[in-house]
Amino acid sequence: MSTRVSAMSVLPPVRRDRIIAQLPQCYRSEAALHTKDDFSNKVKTACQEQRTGTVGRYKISKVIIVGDLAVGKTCLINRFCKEAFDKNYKATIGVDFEMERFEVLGVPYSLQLWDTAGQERFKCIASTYYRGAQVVIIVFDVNDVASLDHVRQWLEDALKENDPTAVQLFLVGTKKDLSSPAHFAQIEQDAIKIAQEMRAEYWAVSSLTGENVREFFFRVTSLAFETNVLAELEKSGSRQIGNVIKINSPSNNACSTSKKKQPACCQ
Ligand SMILES: Nc1nc2c(ncn2[C@@H]2O[C@H](COP(=O)(O)OP(=O)(O)OP(=O)(O)O)[C@@H](O)[C@H]2O)c(=O)[nH]1
Repeated sequence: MSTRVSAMSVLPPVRRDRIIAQLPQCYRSEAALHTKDDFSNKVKTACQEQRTGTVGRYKISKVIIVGDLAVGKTCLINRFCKEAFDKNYKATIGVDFEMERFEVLGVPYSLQLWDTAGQERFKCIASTYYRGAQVVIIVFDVNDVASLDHVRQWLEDALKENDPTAVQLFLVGTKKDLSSPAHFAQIEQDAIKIAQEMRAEYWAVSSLTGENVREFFFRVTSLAFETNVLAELEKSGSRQIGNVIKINSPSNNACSTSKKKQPACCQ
């Protein structure tokens, strides 16, 4: 019997509260990446039939979280990953990251969540880690209008290092617990407009109370997963089509149906 133990087999099972069986719904339908009720049938069938390619084996999606200093990026990650909240501000120096393992429709799937520094003096270190992101989360503080004004700049910086057509964008307002209903309604209206322009999905959360935090990350995970599985299906589909063309092309097919010069075996 082989004594080799693969890296996958020594991983503990995915936590029960990281299992996603249904597509989590968006927060506001006016600014959502899509408003479908469930994962697409294509994706569900591929998962059932274990045809998800690299997704489920070694696929890890990179997620970067950017935004002004002290808007609450670290607290957002810590609330989700560690179920913790620290009221004392400690600036992120450069970057930090957390790995989160999920199971989506029975398929293992991981996110690498990169917490980046918002402070100007650490920004150039942080931006070197932007490359290769599948998801960009731009964070602003719902009580700080200037932080919402700056989200376009954060988007521009993040997209310099990534393919804009391949990135999924989220715009997240934090510290909902500190906002009065009237102020919140106004800033949310502005944020939704910006999210629509940026083609981002908009969410508002509180890391202090935990409101919407888990729902938000489950949505990010599910949409990133769905995109990856669809990409894998497309890849395997075009490989199959490529093979069919190769097999059927006259030069490769001794029994071509072409009327011209049929070999004896086909006559
Ligand atoms: N009331 C409340 N305070 C929050 C919330 N999120 C973050 N804070 C506070 O806001 C401050 C900044 O939070 P951080 O998460 O460190 O901010 P950051 O965006 O990571 O900051 P940088 O690392 O400098 O970019 C801290 O004092 C937090 O306790 C929230 O949802 N509600």
